[in-house]
Amino acid sequence: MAAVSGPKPVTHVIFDMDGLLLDTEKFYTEVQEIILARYNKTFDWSLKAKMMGRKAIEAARVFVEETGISDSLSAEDFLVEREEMLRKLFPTSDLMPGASRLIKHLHAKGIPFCLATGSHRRHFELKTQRHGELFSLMHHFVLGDDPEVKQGKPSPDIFLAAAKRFEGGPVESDKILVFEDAPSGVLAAKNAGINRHVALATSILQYSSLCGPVRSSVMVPDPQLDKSHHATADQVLSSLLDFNPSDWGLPPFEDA
Ligand SMILES: O=P(O)(O)OC[C@H](O)CO
Ligand SMILES: [Mg+2]
Repeated sequence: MAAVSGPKPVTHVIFDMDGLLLDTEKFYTEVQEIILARYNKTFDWSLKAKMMGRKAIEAARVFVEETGISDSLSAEDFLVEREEMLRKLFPTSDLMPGASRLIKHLHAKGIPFCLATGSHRRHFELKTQRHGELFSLMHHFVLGDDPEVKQGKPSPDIFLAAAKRFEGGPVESDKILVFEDAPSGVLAAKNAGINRHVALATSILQYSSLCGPVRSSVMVPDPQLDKSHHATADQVLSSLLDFNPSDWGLPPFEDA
């Protein structure tokens, strides 16, 4: 029988931002519903699933093409149109449940963590302006308009850059845990090698590693997202409040 070696404990964490730490996905939904209504079309979660997590221009192309309005509205004009509405909404961004508790816990325990968001800098600043103290605990940020992020999620670029910029990086893939809410983000983690494949075979847990830099992802999806998107993630939670650090070899919560 092949030797079974357990996974290494997680030592570093990468957080997504929109829809994971911040309750901002609802703003995109609201604005896109308004724009589509002008064309007598409705915005649904199958389209949402294809857009979320991506860089702005990449999501915009999906939006105008999938809805069949690209002859009337270009991706670039769509971005201009939604910008004014988003700019008013982003400064009101709230934290998702459990985000503050988890970030403060990892910081208190000396676990290095960073942010990897498809949001570009201007939006990042608007969204985080009420949460500066919490976000200042991140070791570093990789934003959607970072020069190293040639392509947005599901390309692995953003997670490869994030893994590289930790102290003493690049950190090995099998020591990194990624938190995501979006199908494109979970796929990006997988494409970066961050997926820890867990298979139940002959009543033992076997872990097979992929080559590449990172291997584990925890997905905290919106309940409206189709469950077929859950399959790529290593763990799916309803809320960050349900996260158990011990599952990943991380120090337990003091209040657990
Ligand atoms: O989910 P994030 O943080 O990568 O952000 C991506 C877009 O800005 C919103 O879907
Ligand atoms: Mg997200």
